[in-house]
Amino acid sequence: MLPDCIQLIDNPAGKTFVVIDHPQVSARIALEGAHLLQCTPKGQLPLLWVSPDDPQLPGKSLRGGIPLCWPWFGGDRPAAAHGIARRAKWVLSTATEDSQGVYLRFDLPAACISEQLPGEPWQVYVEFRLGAGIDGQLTTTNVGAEPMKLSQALHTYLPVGSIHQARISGLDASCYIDALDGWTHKTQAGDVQFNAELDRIYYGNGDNLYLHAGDNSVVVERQGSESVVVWNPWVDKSLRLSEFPAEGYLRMLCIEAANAGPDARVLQPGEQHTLGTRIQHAD
Ligand SMILES: O=P(O)(O)OC[C@H]1O[C@@H](O)[C@H](O)[C@@H](O)[C@@H]1O
Repeated sequence: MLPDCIQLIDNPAGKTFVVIDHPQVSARIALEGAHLLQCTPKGQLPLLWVSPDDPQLPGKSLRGGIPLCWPWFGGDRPAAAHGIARRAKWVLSTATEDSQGVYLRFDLPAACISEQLPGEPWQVYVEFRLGAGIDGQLTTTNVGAEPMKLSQALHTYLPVGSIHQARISGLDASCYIDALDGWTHKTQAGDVQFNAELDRIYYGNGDNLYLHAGDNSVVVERQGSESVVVWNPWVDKSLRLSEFPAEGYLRMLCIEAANAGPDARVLQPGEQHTLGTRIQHAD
């Protein structure tokens, strides 16, 4: 039985969404991918960017919100980029509310994992606490008998008024891998600013990050994460991306709490790891 503020709604194409209308927050999550698409604390601006080109079709990866990249990030394996989780059908297993907001837990069924990842006995669930901010935690357990490698990201799309004025602080002097320059390792000097395509894995840094973007400024906290992906497709890649408007790059950027690059983890039998992010408007 769901709390009154939470409804399950099917769109005409047969895709199911969890729709939340709570006194503290409104939000929408697709069951496919346990994909948080929208989250707006009441009386504030949206915390997440979502593409207006979203076709909302089953099997189509939605562009925006927080896609879950699991159990590998990017091209860490030759199969589908960013793993299997974002297109898989998750199950809403818990949904509660209190005066501060809502709590939801989604589980990826064991049958889906064994079918799509044969020989990889993972258990995984994601929890969202939504209210004045977003608190998302992706928890993975190795339930097998052998060590298994895990790379992952909470691929968070954040809105900005203008990419030209946006900057990220908290990464000064951090090392990063530049995916656009032969995966070379470099060191950040000062804030991250955007004036061309940018695709980087920062590592060795678990600090809070600040997106300075006028009214869209947010604080991004991380848990269990010593790496963060920062991404903006800029002009040319915007034209090639699925479900992305040509000028979308002007209004978004991604700050992705991750276990990527050198921060990929090896989970021993029985070991559990939680990757978390908390996002809230900056004062
Ligand atoms: O198009 P996708 O699979 O959603 O990926 C989007 C982007 O995701 C980012 O995390 C990667 O660093 C980029 O390289 C990638 O282009």
